[in-house]
Amino acid sequence: MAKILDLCRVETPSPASFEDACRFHSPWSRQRTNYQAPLSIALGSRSSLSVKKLRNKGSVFRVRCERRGSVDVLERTEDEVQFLDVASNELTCVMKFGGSSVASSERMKEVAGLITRFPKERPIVVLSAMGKTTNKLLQAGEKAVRCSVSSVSDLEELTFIKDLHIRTVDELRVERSIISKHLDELERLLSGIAMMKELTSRTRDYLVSFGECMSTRVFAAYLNKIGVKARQYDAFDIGFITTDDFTNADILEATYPAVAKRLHNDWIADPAIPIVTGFLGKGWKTCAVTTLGRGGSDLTATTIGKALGLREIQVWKDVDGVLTCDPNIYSGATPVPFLTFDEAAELAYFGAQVLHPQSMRPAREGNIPVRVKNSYNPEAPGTLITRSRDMSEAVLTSIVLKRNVTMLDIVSTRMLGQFGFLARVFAIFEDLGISVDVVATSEVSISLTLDPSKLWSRELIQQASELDHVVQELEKIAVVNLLQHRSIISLIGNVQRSSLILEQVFRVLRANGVNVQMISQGASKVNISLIVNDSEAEQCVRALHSAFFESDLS
Ligand SMILES: Nc1ncnc2c1ncn2[C@@H]1O[C@H](COP(=O)(O)OP(=O)(O)O)[C@@H](O)[C@H]1O
Ligand SMILES: N[C@@H](CC(=O)OP(=O)(O)O)C(=O)O
Repeated sequence: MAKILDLCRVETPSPASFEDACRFHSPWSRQRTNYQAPLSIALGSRSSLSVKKLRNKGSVFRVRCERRGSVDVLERTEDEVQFLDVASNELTCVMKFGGSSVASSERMKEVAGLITRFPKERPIVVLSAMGKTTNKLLQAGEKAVRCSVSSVSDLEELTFIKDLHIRTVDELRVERSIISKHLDELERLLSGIAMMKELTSRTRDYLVSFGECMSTRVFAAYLNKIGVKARQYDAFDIGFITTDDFTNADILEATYPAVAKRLHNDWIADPAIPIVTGFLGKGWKTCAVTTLGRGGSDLTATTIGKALGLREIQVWKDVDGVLTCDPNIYSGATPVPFLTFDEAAELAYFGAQVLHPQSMRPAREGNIPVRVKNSYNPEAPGTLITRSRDMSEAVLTSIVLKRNVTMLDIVSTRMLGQFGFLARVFAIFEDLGISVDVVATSEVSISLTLDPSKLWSRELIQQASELDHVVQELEKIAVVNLLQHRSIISLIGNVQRSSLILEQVFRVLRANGVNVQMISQGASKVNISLIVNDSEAEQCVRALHSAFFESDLS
């Protein structure tokens, strides 16, 4: 049965010009959603459409579609049409697609289908680099430092990136010129790295930015080719202002009004779906390209959502939502239907790769729901993340593992009852600019773990001397024991029921012969963290998953 799903944006009651002004969706049109193109294109040759203002019925608009004898009629009052017209002026949601969702031309076609499948949405699309492009760019940079300028063109990672992007534009039948300048510049940059024998974190950010700059150009060109008007944006050109912490930059407040103004004004002046590079920004002092940390496109999406006060932020992945644990550790992990911003933030911070650690902040501040969906399985309901949810039945939501954590046991050399010990310890970390993850204290001792991502970004882990420096400073006031190769297992859930959770945890760990080396209950009241040896961690997660999610806990 032919069916008209919507009629909106009627600018004139005159039937002659009416057709060009209608925006509508029909399941049998060749291009499922038609953004203000003439309806004759959208319908294809074997359909007929008529649009009328029925004067004898007051101000009622009627659209009648006919195809092979099957007819559908939709009527709207003038008020309804005007309401839809006003609403159609606004962008409605963000749709972010990660690398796995845009890994090939086939995937890009499916993503285009997903975008046009929701005719009432006017999305802002945020894209990551295609597939594993970011990793390949980083590897190419590392190799370029060690190779001669003349052999840069033979680097297998460069060849891989070139082949992937050229194959994609060819298969999508868009112009190669869309990316050829970037590919040439990428090769020149790698030659520069080979010449200088140096890869600074600033250059590294510029290097990886090629991934997102190319994926967005290819995708925008493809949308335009299939008749869906789109406009490409580099985030660093539209107001994403960050700190100058290359490889791990923070978004600055000035970003919100700047991005909102640019995207909104362009949309009003000439509506076209914005296709924005994820992950990238511009350092406020250096004006150089920065990146938001690995997986940073999620943060780009939530920042845009908050900037424009949109209705929803959709984060499309290759899994059916946030799962009860990392599916790479346990394949029986199942989707979590609802989460609060606090739960999702803890989960991301404590290592669940599925969301960027900082990405919940803008969504929480703007109170904008985040929906995690699977681009490979769009029918799956996914995970909805909101400010609050019904916790009456909740015990545990998800189990997260953070590996390769460094732990410090710090025992005061002074006597019991001395004050200021904690303050002195944390002053040392502040001076060294190192952030701490999990803390447990008594009056004379502190156990804590160091945030591995911050350590990595500062390259402290490779420079063992830096870690020794931390220990030397602490040894001025305490006896210090440095313990490496530890894991944090974070239990995200309803900490109001911590006795029930801990009873179960200790029963499981005892049965598995695992000794917990430190335990901490976060102030956020959604997280209990346990520290165990790296070698025992995965086995613990599997055992805990089976106890909490595969048996009746009540
Ligand atoms: N708790 C979890 N729930 C869902 N996915 C998880 C979880 N922990 C780790 N992952 C991993 O995160 C991946 C999705 O995140 P990511 O690779 O960053 O997606 P994208 O590149 O599409 O943005 C999944 O394929 C899965 O392997
Ligand atoms: N391409 C970047 C940014 C990103 O967010 O990627 P993804 O959405 O595929 O995790 C990275 O690999 O880190």
